[in-house]
Amino acid sequence: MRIIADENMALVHHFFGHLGQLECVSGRHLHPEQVRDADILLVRSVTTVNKALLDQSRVRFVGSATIGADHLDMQWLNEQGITVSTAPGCNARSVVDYVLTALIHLANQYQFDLTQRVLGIVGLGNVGYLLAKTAQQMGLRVLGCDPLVTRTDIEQLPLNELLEQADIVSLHTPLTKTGTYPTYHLLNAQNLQNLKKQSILINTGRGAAIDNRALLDFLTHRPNYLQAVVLDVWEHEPLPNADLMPLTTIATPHIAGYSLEGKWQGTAFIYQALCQFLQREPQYRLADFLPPNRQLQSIQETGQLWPDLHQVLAQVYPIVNDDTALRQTLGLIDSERALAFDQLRKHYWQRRDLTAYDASHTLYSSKLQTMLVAMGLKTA
Ligand SMILES: NC(=O)c1ccc[n+]([C@@H]2O[C@H](COP(=O)([O-])OP(=O)(O)OC[C@H]3O[C@@H](n4cnc5c(N)ncnc54)[C@H](O)[C@@H]3O)[C@@H](O)[C@H]2O)c1
Ligand SMILES: O=C(O)[C@H](O)[C@H](O)COP(=O)(O)O
Repeated sequence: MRIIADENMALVHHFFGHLGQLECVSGRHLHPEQVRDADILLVRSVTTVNKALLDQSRVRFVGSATIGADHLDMQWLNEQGITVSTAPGCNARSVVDYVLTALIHLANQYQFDLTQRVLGIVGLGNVGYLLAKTAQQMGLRVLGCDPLVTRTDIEQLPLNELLEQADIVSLHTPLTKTGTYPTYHLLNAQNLQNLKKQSILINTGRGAAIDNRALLDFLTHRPNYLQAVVLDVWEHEPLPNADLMPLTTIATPHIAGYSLEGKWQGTAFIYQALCQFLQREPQYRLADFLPPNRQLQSIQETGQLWPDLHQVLAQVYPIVNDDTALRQTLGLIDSERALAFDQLRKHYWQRRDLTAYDASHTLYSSKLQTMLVAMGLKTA
């Protein structure tokens, strides 16, 4: 059995090596000839899997170690009887850590009390709902917008009302171009105007959920209207708009879900699905590979919650380093800049989920401890 896998899939040899002849390739540049004699295809979000790629191949199982599925032509794959598995929720915790770390970074930078801000979440699925519950536990008021699900414990509003009322708008929808509620350019030249003055806009869903050109125009013509813009995902990756990036406050190369747990769970998820498809007993579980939890260190507390929390989180995820690395690519010519975007993703550092940290032996004030527990940290 021949298995073709994206070379950037974490632990791919560990999990899949025993199932067949495994060949790792560049997912971004995968050609039909490379998959012609393959039985199994394992991808990440950068490979478009459709008729053009698989028409001549004998692939009968496609696994994508991702939450998002907009790179898979599900209708065509279903029509061909090809089994498809994605990894729902695999890196939801990682994305929530990213959003909260970004917000705590901004609360420290602009000296505001995050718990006094209203968080508006667009898309209440695995990521959005986990973010909502975590933020509520931290003391924020949460509004949600999701025409496809009802969450009884979250106040849900139509999109325009949410944009008008929320101090922070965070996008967590899939990218869809069809259906009753398409998300392509969900935020656009018309409704960006509805965002509240001095609000914060965050996108960790898919780049094209925001019309990036419209956002660029909006930020250019109303320079101080928003307090901050945080973009992890961009239209036309791997080449983000070079004029838009300088107008953002935090800019990262689509790595919100790139914690070690997020990536490894994605692989483990499709390994289980493939074993089931092949009717083989799985030989490995994620727990066989996960490194031990880490211990958080004490800090010199100032007594001010947000600067103190920011100090603690700097041990887990110094988000500003990811931002700096991406901004450094701005001087490059386009072809090199696109390569650099992918290289930053390929060689991403080993970030752990906050839930992999233990503070049971660390002396923090109870205010700080309460916030960290709400964010999933282990304590005694
Ligand atoms: N930046 C990253 O690294 C990263 C990591 C993980 C996921 N993602 C992206 O985030 C998306 C969301 O992840 P998830 O696990 O929560 O997915 P999910 O499928 O569990 O939830 C998506 C939610 O969006 C809702 N939705 C769909 N159309 C909508 C619309 N027009 N308006 C409002 N809500 C709408 C759905 O009803 C669903 O509840 C993924 O599809 C993926 O594209 C990005
Ligand atoms: O959809 C997802 O799970 C995320 O966007 C994921 O982190 C994308 O990473 P990639 O597959 O591009 O490596």
